[in-house]
Amino acid sequence: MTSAPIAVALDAPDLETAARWAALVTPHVSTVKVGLELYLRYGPDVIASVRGATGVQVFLDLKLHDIPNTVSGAARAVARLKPAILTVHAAGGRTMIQAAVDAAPHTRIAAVTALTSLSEADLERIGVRGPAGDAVRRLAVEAVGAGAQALVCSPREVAAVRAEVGPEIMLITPGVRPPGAAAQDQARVATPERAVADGADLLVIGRPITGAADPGAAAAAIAATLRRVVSG
Ligand SMILES: O=c1ccn([C@@H]2O[C@H](COP(=O)(O)O)[C@@H](O)[C@H]2O)c(=O)[nH]1
Repeated sequence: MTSAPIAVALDAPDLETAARWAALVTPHVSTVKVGLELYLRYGPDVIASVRGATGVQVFLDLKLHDIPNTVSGAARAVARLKPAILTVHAAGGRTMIQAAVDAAPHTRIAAVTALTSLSEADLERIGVRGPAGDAVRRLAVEAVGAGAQALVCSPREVAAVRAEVGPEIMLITPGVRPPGAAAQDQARVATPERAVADGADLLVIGRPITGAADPGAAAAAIAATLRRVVSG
């Protein structure tokens, strides 16, 4: 059985919890994601801990956003950990994204377009006028032009982004919630079924899995749903 295209967000307060979640979900999913909470607390050692013996892909979600020289150095520093994916903010601009791509040639650089926690009203308040989808598409085109091999967007925009950037770019969607699950701090959300049907390649799912009584069973259930969508 092939594992489902899900990156489980290991947003845990301690390494033991993150490693336990990783062990429970890796039979069912392709990827585990390390974000700021774990990386800032434990540093590079966290990668080996969550990778375990299984060789599951590790997605390092640091959302780098700084001047190109600084991002280049940061990307080079983490490239030695061999993450499959590393995030940068698309809003950092072309030169910054290109710097990350050049500094980590064996890692897929994914550009985060507009955070899925931002509603249209939030985006308007920070000066992003018009429908969220328009801004996301603009940022996506810029990022791909700079060499990003993957994009992070909400599942609500994934069909439009796919139409804009074509089939080769990996589209990654956080803001995924199973039917009936609470959105929590996410604003632009959709179900796993919709995300995949609209063209997402990798679904980032955290709390709906890690907050479940049995994270392994929760991951298996969502993986089974995705298999049904894919097999029609
Ligand atoms: O736009 C973005 C970019 C990254 N994230 C990250 O994804 C997970 C989502 O976790 P949930 O518990 O499923 O909400 C989290 O690690 C974020 O840092 C995102 O949500 N939106």
